[in-house]
Amino acid sequence: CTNDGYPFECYLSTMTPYRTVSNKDFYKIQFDGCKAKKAWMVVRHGTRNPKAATIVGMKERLPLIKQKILDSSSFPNEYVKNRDLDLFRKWKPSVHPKDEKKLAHEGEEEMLLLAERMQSRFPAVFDNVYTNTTYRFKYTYSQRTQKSAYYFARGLFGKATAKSVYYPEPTKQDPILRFYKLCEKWNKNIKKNPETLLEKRLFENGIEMKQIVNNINQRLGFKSYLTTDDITLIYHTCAFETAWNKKSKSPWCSIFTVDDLKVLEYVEDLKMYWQDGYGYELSYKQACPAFGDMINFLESNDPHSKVTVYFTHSGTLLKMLAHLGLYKDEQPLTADSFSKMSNRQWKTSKIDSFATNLAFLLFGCEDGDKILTLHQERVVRLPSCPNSDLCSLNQMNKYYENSIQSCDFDALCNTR
Ligand SMILES: O=C(O)[C@@H](COP(=O)(O)O)OP(=O)(O)O
Repeated sequence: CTNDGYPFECYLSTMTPYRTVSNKDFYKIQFDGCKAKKAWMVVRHGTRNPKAATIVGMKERLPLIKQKILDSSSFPNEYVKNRDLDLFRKWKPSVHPKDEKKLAHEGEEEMLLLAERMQSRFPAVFDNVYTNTTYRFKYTYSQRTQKSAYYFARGLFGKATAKSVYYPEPTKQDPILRFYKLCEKWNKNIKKNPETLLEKRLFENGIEMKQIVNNINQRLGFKSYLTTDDITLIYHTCAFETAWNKKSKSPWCSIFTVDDLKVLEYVEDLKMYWQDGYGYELSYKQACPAFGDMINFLESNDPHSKVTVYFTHSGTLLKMLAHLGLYKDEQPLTADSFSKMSNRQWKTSKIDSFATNLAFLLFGCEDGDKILTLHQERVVRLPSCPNSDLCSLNQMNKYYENSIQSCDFDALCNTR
């Protein structure tokens, strides 16, 4: 995380703005004896608005809490300072439920800058002249991914051309971009099964959460006015407002210490781990159609098509990361392992921020074709090639043989 001066930005889980994890370098990435030929990318949409229920909480509950804070005689103190009180006085909810999940202005910028940096790193692949044979873009059936695609294209080709880029009609159920919506078994046994979130619930009702709820109430001089749900709502508001505004601080963040945020971040990490990550094998095994699409695209001999970019959601990115074997901790994430897991790899603030992206670059090298993998624009080494940045197609095919050769989505996902 790149903001030491404002550490709140680094613990916002899946609501983390991309600027805290992106790689701002945009030097050309080159390897001796190799030429970049193609790219396949999957991108989570940029910073968005919250879901309607959170917006309603912001509109109905937060004004009451705000008034209670302003009426309290405990402030200013070490946490809520005079400038925070000023911000509270001016604060009012800024989004309407009808705008739920829409792409925010920050999200537009995230896409634009991401595209610009990818183009400067790989100018021979990300051409600044658009043709619908070179580029293949696709987004899911949602405003946030559609707009994300547009701003990404704008970053590559400029405003005028971006308007005429071709996109296929999005489908409500897309077998590659959002494969899990079609996976009956995952929906039934994992997504809709209350047991999936057992560890999350245990942690939410556990000692660490109780302690932060007590501490925050005490810090605010409230006895026990704020409930766990209130704290979660305030955390989400702090996160979204931080993501939306890089220049101004959300007053809601001021009630937290960094240690409180680490606990709240863990709640979200537990949810994503058990729902979309390593918690259950099916969650990540079912990503083989998307993985296969990447291999097919990079292996295909079509001399024209160079770039595929898919604009999609957190659920796809996390399942893909786990499918590859990245960010796998030795121990599973559980309610009672919070303190043991402080250095865990599965940290959604880092691996699943807004605009999270995974890119596979094909390099033609003197000794064969190789793949470079970038996550959040940084080189990552896949388990297929732990000792080198470039991984030969042969090694990839060997290591991920099961996924590539035996991807039977229907057999994996059928409940009958
Ligand atoms: O749509 C959302 O609320 C979540 C979950 O979507 P699914 O995993 O259900 O697709 O993803 P986000 O769009 O924030 O990346």
